[in-house]
Amino acid sequence: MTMTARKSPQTSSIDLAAQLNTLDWPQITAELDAQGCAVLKNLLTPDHCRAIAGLYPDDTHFRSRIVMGRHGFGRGEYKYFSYPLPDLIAQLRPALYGHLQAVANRWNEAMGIDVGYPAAHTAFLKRCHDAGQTRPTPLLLQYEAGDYNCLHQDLYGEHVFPIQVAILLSEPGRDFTGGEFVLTEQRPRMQSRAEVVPLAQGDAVAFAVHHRPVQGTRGTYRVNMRHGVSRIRSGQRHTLGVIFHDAK
Ligand SMILES: O=C(O)CCC(=O)C(=O)O
Ligand SMILES: [Fe+2]
Repeated sequence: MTMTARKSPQTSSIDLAAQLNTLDWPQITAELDAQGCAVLKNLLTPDHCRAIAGLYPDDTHFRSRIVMGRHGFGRGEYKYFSYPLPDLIAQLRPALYGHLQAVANRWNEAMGIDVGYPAAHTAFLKRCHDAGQTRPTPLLLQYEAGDYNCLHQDLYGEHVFPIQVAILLSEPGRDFTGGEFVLTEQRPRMQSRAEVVPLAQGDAVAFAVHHRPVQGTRGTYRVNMRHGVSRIRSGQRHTLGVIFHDAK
């Protein structure tokens, strides 16, 4: 399996890395710690968003297509990219990982999970691949009016990076209505809490995949997170999902 990047859609790695560096990472980290999610404003330009969403019909980019209704996942569909990933996604994935890896290590320490994450995404992917998790997980989702994504967790094997990123490629109010990104947090022996994350086109949300630590009065406890999308009321909505572990 080759990991060389494909050349479309075109983007400069310097631009993307520079764009990531302009984000307020101390603020993003603080929000991840406090809420289990954080918005990364204007991660992609509208041109990048259109270019990525425009890949959906071209099956040469993908390893599989999932019709959500067939699996009880909701309504709508998505496709997993194949390796080599399109250039922009191949750059985005390790760059985001680099900014999130310290948070992931801190979370695991706080939860007493004896797993650390190496500084480089390639090193973490090698761990996944050595354990048989070799299939790429970045995905493109497509929803039409009436579609929705049930609350779920993107776990694909033993190796899990505890934070993932979803990027809204469509413009709310213009391309679609409804279709809000939703997170729920299940607390031990308590009722669940929901959070709706407002996103504009090109914004990303970083959020907990499965568990995250919460600081309580009597120490740290673990909460169980799920994410999904409320019903699309009209139009079409595309999302790019960036998951850092690969799949079995
Ligand atoms: O469409 C969305 O906003 C959610 C996508 C999703 O479930 C994911 O990226 O894992
Ligand atoms: Fe998901």
